[in-house]
Amino acid sequence: MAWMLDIGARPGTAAIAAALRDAEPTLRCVRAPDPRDQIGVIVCDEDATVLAEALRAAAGAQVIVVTEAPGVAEPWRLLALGACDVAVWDGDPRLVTEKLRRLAAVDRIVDSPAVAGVLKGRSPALREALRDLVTAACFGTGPILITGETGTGKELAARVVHAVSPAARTGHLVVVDCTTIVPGLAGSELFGHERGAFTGAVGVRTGACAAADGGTLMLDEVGELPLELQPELLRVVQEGTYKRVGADTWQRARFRLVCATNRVLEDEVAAGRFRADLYYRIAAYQIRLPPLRDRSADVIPLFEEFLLEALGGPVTVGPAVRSALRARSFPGNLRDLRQLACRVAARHVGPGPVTPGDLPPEDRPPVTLDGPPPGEPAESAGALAESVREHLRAGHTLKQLREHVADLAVAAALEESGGNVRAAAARLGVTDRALHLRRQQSRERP
Ligand SMILES: Nc1ncnc2c1ncn2[C@@H]1O[C@H](COP(=O)(O)OP(=O)(O)OP(=O)(O)O)[C@@H](O)[C@H]1O
Repeated sequence: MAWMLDIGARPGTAAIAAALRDAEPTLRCVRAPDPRDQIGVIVCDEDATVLAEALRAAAGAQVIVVTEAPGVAEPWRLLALGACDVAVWDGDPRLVTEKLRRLAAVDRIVDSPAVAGVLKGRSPALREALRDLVTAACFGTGPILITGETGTGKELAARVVHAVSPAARTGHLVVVDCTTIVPGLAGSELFGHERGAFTGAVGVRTGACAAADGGTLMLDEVGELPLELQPELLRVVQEGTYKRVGADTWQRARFRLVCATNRVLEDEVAAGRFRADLYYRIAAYQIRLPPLRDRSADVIPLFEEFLLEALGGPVTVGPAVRSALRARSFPGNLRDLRQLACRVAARHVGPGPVTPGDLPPEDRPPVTLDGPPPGEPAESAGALAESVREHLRAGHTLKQLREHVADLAVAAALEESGGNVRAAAARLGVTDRALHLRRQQSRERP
């Protein structure tokens, strides 16, 4: 199920490791984090430096740190270094084994066709979001708010929530796009209406709440929900009751509410366009889907996946096209990538790989024909090479050089973005968290 690393120097940690092994025989004792398993336990005593090193080596895995000494390190710092939880040993192995079982259960669902077959991609940033989504869907009951830029898969995520939650067994998923709600008829769309409630209401209509009873109601672009409807939505979410337009009697409906928006709802609340009480009610769990620029590992595999869908068979992508795709920005995120794959599929012929000419002209990387031809070192490249030589003469190792260059790149990106960490991280092609960690490590370096 998971690996276990004992990095303690005292008998106490060996006793903890033995107790955990007895309680959970599938735990594999290892000398270094095992990349075959995404879940691990590190048992440690008070050497915070060794622990930080072990966490770094386990990067990407979900690691529970178990310690005898409560003051071994600031738990928040350990979480920032990559640990997923920190537990102070109290003699009961269930403290850890129950957590491990939960982590494994969530990962199994994340890897199941209901999730991995719908929201595709293996990048760490997406996986982290999917773990949060699955945890909220399967182990929580409150409304879920899915945020993220356009085209990041929010509607697909709502479908995933319904598919993996108990609501899939008791009802349907009903999707209402709040941008298409006609202001005067908004109540009717959600709550239905009585015959004669307004001009044109020739019969009784049951709305989305009734259709979603027992299942899941998704309000897409919830930031667009007319203000006058918000109190009624709040009531049905809180109390499970609503009135059809033109009716005197209350109806009952119970459903899981999933809302999606690419707006910053806190700003909408501050601007008076969204009720604060409704916001807090619908955002019991908030999941942010990462933009494609934070999921660089997904670009090529998903492009190939979309090509396969468009062409009906697998096709590889040549190296020049791969690097062009990696360098390209996708402001419309996955939607952009899918559309690009469709454009390429229309031009591609034959059994060979996708070639540069398969990219439509407007999708090709910009080229200047005036500068030095590729391969000929430009003046700045020459200066860089000389600087590297100087460092080598000074006895610096490759690791030190890499760190130095990375520090310079981080400083330059932060300067260019006016100190905006998110923009700098996007510029460097890393996550906000990775940038934060790198800055922290850089400060800690002697
Ligand atoms: N992880 C993914 N795997 C496969 N396809 C994806 C993924 N994420 C998004 N897509 C595709 O991208 C397109 C947009 O997805 P979706 O409508 O769910 O995004 P959205 O965030 O709701 O967009 P918007 O905010 O514009 O409504 C769809 O074609 C969808 O199939």
